[in-house]
Amino acid sequence: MNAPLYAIPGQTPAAAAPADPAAPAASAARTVGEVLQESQVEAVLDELDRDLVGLAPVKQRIRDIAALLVIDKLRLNQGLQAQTPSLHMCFTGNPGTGKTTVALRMAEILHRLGYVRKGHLVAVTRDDLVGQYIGHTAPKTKEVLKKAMGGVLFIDEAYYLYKPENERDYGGEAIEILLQVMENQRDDLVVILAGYKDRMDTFFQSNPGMSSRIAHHIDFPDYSVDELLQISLKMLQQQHYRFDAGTDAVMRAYLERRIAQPHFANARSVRNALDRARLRQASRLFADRDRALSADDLSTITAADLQASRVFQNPN
Ligand SMILES: Nc1ncnc2c1ncn2[C@@H]1O[C@H](COP(=O)(O)OP(=O)(O)OP(=O)(O)O)[C@@H](O)[C@H]1O
Repeated sequence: MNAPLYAIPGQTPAAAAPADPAAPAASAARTVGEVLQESQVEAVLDELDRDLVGLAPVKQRIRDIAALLVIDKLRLNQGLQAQTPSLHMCFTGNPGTGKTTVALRMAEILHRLGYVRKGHLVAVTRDDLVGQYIGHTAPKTKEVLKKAMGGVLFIDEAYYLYKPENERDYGGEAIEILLQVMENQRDDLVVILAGYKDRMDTFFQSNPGMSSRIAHHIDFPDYSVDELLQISLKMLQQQHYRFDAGTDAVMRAYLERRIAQPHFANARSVRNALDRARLRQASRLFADRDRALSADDLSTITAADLQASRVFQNPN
C-alpha cells in the first residue's frame, strides 16, 4: 500500500492491524453476548431509545449498524477479515432533526466496540476546513483531522465544501485531504457528513470518490407536531421545568403555527421557544418582588409565557 499522503502524526494506516490492538488475529470463538457485555454498547442503544423521541427508523438503523460492528469484530477475531470495515456515514435531514445528537451516540458506540480510541466528536463546517488564501486550506484541514483522530469528525452541510461555480475555490483541496484520510486512517477516524438530503445527493453525484467511501446513509425525518410536543416536555423535564395545566395545548397550538413558518428547525425551534418562555417566566417572577417564590413557582411555565411569542401575535 502507498504511504498516506496526509498521514496524521502518531497514526497507522488502516490496513495495518485490526482496530482492537489487544485482539489476536484468530482467537477462541466468542458469543455476541460476550461482546455486548464487555462493550456495554446496549446501554448506549437503550439510552438512545429513551432520550430521543420518535426517530424509529433512525434508531433501527443504528441498531443494525451496531449489530454489523459486533459481527465484524468477531470476524476480525477469527481472522476472517483483514481490515477495519469502512464506517464513514452520511446523515441527511432538515435542521434540528437530531443528526448531531445521534452522531454523538454513534461515536460512543464506535468507541465502546473498539473501532475508535477516544470516541469524541468534532463538529465542523466548511469554514473550519477551508482557508481563504492559497496555502491555508491544507494546514486548516489537517489541524481539524488531528483533533478528530480517535473519534468522529462530523461535517455539517458538507456540500459547501464543493463549489463548482468558483474555479479558485479551495474546498476541493479539503475534500482531497479528507478522502486520503478517510481511506488510510479509517481504523481510527470515522467521518459523518451531514446536511439536507437533496444537496447531499447532488454533492455525491459530483464527488463519486466521496460517495464510494460512505458505507451508511441514514435519513432523519421531520418530527410530527405530537413528537415536537413530546420533545418539549422532555426538554422541560431535563431542566426541571414543567407546563402548568392547559399549557400543553398552548404549546401544541404554538407548534402548529411555527411549523408552517420560515426557518422552522424541528427540535431546535422547540428548544429556542422554551428558552424564550423561560426568559418570560423569569421577567414575570422578577416583577413580583415581594412574593416568596416556591419551587413550584420557579419551575412552572404558564400559558402566558408561551403566548407572548411572536408566533401568536402574527395573524398568519
Ligand atoms: N428526537 C429528539 N428527542 C429529544 N430531543 C431532541 C430530538 N432530536 C433533537 N433533539 C434536541 O434538539 C436539539 C437539536 O438537535 P441536533 O443538534 O441533534 O439536530 P441536527 O439535526 O444536528 O440539527 P442542525 O444540523 O441544525 O444542528 C438538541 O438540543 C437535541 O438534543
